[in-house]
Amino acid sequence: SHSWDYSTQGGPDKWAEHFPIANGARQSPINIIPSQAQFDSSLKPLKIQYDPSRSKDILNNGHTFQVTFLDDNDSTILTGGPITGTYRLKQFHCHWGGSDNNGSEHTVDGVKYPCELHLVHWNTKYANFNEALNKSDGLAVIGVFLKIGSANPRLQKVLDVFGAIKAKGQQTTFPNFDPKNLLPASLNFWTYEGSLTTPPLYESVTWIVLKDPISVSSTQMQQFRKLLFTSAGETPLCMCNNYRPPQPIKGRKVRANFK
Ligand SMILES: CN[C@@H]1CN(c2cccc(OC)c2)S(=O)(=O)c2sc(S(N)(=O)=O)cc21
Ligand SMILES: [Zn+2]
Repeated sequence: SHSWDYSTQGGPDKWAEHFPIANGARQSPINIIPSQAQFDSSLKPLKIQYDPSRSKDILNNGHTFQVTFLDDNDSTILTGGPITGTYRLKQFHCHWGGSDNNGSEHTVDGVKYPCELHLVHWNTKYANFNEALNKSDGLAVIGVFLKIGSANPRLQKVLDVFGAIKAKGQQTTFPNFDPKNLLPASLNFWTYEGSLTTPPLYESVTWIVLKDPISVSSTQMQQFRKLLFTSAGETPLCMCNNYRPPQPIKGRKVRANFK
């Protein structure tokens, strides 16, 4: 698959050259305008059941860090909310900025957060993650904003292993991590039909963006920015600004499960 990045030469404005769906009708992220979101009382509460023993490893894939989960049973699942059926957690990762003033992919009334966490789940009506990847109801991603405040001790568990995955392609085991500890107290959410925010930009994601952020300290954000886009031995490039900006809403409705 064609290599892409977040630079001027190969970044979001150029992705349409090799991934024409970049100009599609349900692209992500978007700017969320709370006053225009429709309260939908038929939305069920989100049901998140994660088994920490299913966390496997953490990888620097050259675009972000990714914590991958064993997904060969229904022990780590998402149900309820806007989705029907059962979706299994495959991986989580983040997007962040070069400073504390930018970094999130979704924005709220134009406000950018310094970081956004994505928990990627796939629909078990399909045989596996790769089958689900390009189906219109294939994926459900929970987006969580990170806001500058007190240091987040649960997040620190992830940051503490970044030394082992500084360069692209490096990975290390990451057992017994419960991503439920990375969620805010309230599971109030906005939801809309969108896409992967990275190539191949498949329009296969039901987005579930939590309204309340979790905290991260400025010092912790500096640790994210010590990761590298580049492989060991190459001229080091700081892994930051690995976010796609908001895309045209193109008539889509954003629903809320709260007033
Ligand atoms: C590089 N893209 C990320 C990794 N993925 C991936 C892995 C294998 C194959 C593939 O396409 C062929 C995609 S993914 O589907 O888990 C997701 S979801 C997602 S986001 N920002 O929309 O939540 C980014 C990525
Ligand atoms: Zn993402």
